[in-house]
Amino acid sequence: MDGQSGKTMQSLPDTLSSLKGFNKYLTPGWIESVSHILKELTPTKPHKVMEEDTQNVFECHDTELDIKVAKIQDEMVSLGAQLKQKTLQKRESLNNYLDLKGSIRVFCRMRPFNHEESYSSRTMFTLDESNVFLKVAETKTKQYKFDKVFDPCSTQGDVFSEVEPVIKSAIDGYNVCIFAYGQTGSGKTFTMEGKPKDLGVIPRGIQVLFDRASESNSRFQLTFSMLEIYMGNLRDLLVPGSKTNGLKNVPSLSIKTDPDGGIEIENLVAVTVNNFQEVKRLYGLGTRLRSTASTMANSTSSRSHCLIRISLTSFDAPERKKARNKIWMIDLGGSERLVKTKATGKRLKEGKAINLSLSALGDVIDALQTKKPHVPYRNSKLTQVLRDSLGCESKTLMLVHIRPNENDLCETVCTLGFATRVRSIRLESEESPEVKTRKEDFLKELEQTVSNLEQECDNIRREIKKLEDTVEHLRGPQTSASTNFATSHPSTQELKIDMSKNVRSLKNHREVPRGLPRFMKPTAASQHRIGLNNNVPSINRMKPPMPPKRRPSSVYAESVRFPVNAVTWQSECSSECSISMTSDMNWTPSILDGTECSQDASEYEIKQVIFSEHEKPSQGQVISFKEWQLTESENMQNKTEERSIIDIDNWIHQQILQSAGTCQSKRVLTVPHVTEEETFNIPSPIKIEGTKGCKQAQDEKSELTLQPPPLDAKDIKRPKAVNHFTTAELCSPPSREHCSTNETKKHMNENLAYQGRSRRSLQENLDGCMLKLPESELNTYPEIRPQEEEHSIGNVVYHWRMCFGNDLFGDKR
Ligand SMILES: Nc1ncnc2c1ncn2[C@@H]1O[C@H](COP(=O)(O)OP(=O)(O)OP(=O)(O)O)[C@@H](O)[C@H]1O
Repeated sequence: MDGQSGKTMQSLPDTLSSLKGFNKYLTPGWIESVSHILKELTPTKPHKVMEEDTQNVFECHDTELDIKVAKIQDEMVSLGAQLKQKTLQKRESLNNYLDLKGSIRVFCRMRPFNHEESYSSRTMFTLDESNVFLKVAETKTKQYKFDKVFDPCSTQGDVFSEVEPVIKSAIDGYNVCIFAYGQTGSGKTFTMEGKPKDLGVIPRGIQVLFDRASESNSRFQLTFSMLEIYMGNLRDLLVPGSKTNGLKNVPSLSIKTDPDGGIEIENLVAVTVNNFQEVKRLYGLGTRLRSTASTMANSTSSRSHCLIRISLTSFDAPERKKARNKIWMIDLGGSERLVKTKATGKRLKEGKAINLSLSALGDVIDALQTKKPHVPYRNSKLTQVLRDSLGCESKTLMLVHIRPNENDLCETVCTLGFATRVRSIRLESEESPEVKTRKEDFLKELEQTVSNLEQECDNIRREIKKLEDTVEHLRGPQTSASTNFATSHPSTQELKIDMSKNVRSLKNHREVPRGLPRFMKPTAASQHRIGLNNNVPSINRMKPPMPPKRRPSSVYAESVRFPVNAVTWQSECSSECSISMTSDMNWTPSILDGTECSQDASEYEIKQVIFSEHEKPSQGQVISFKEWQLTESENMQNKTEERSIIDIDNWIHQQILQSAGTCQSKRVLTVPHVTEEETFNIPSPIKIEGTKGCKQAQDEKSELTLQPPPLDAKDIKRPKAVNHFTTAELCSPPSREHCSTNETKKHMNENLAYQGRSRRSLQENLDGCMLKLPESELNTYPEIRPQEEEHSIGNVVYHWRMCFGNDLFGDKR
């Protein structure tokens, strides 16, 4: 070593010391590499001295840095507390605002004249902000009042701005229900779905939910489900086979009530969604399976009620009303006078079914509005499904649609009459002008408060983010990550993984999901103060003690079937004949109208959830808030365990599996990520965890690990310009040899609770689970005419079909 390097070496410790002043910019990694260089070079000072110097720098660095970081973290905790408080205030203000406006609100929208109408038609209506006036005679008008009226010139944006507060309250943990009601062709689908360049309430609302969830400091899991109520039956629109007889054993959807009055639809597919694009694809799939037909009134008339459900779950947002809630967005079937539509055969039956259920809906809302002691929920499937989302503590919005022309006067009057009934209790004529003005002022005040609080929350979030960045800057990326102060919302992907991990870890290790928002966890300083062991990662320190897990829920469903006389039933209930038919009914051609028609209407099924005595809360029991929180958290875990979170690459595989096994539990699935151009890779094994009440569990060989067939990837190249799932995705056949029993054996005992279900071998079911679109449907949609391929596994031939579809929420690709 020459003199120069010796000099350098001599000055290095000094340099290190001089850097003390800059230690906030030094990362431990940097210091480590410097000390490593020092060790490598021949020291002019003894090693020990140099190490001491380096150590000093480290110590100084650590101490000062820790103090600084601790300060920032304290600040973040206090900001976190402020944010929580503001969020609570905002929730309350928004809720007061909505309550004052009415928890059941009715808007009216009149669509513009269409091309056919515009030349010959004239209207008899005049509108203002909240009234529709009908001219009944030269000097006489009839007035219909609404919470808001949208004239034919109003835009989708205008409508959505009024709907948005209700959607926001879903983020606050309220159940929400938004309906589009009106005569066929009056613009319900236009309002709810919209057009590619003019999106409606559903896409806009879903976007808002994602935005709000990501802005929030809590973690959310959103799942998407889509079903239709067709002629009094529930059909899962995300399960292609439920409409056709291609899949004979599609599990039936049945309505269950939990002890809190919550409604769950057993077997309804719920797909975990991470972003708007995923919802769009699922919506596309569901819409294609929806029952529509050409009628005299509308060439693409909806022949059923279409229900979209977004379920929201957040385990770490105690300020929310409920940890798990849902928002329904419903495009109701067209209310129509059957005389006018001149419907016959099947169309007539469809029309009757729609009218009956709409009338039942009117009865329910009327009973809720007038606070009648009995609310006739049971009179239709529609009201049974929506039982926990209508009325108390939930927000309901009905968008009533009317056509502008004189020819539709009768229907319009019926629609307006229905709306008036729905809105009955709040007829503003009862309010004096003074009260009205005061109310309006208060509403404005509340609106301003909500907007200010939203602004304040945003500012706090930004401040927390800034502080978080500072910590990261001070400590370097690795260390700051371990501080666990990520206040920005984790990607939903992360959440999804996290939540499914939670479920699994709950199963395996009985851990509590994180009960506190991350920024509420103790800072390094507060950890010192309360004497927590520094060696324990902070993430584990704040976990509350895990209460002993309850043994597997003793909830079971009893299924009772008995024949009913349809006539008696109808006469007993003023509304829709609520006959439940299982979805594995056969859709056979009807002689009358030559189209598909359900059979077996003579069976009436009651499903009731029965809870063992020890699970019922004892009357008048008083528990502390802390205990309540623990119990709530425990309940949620148990409920989560009952859900089956399924980790799959191609969730549609699940449909085949489910159809084969007739799983009797709720299904939460994930959407596969498939990009436009990419080759459709052979999916990885499907793993199903804890499907409660699975029939497979009763079968001897039923391990629910599926693998795709040993096909060549080139065989299943994804066609271009596909926006929906291709049928290839839908039809990936499972390989029989991979089905065994390990996973589901655990649930055998639970299955015993299910009564009256026949056993069927998985093998037999797999043989029958060919997934095909019916020919009739393919003829209706020539553009989705599939390319068919055949692959055989053993004796079974699987059909693969690829088809092309349009983008539902917009841009055709
Ligand atoms: N506000 C509007 N602005 C422009 N066009 C509209 C509007 N509302 C409806 N339309 C058009 O009117 C036609 C019928 O509307 P839509 O299909 O939404 O009716 P609908 O009530 O859903 O009917 P159905 O009950 O039979 O399904 C569509 O072509 C739609 O684009």
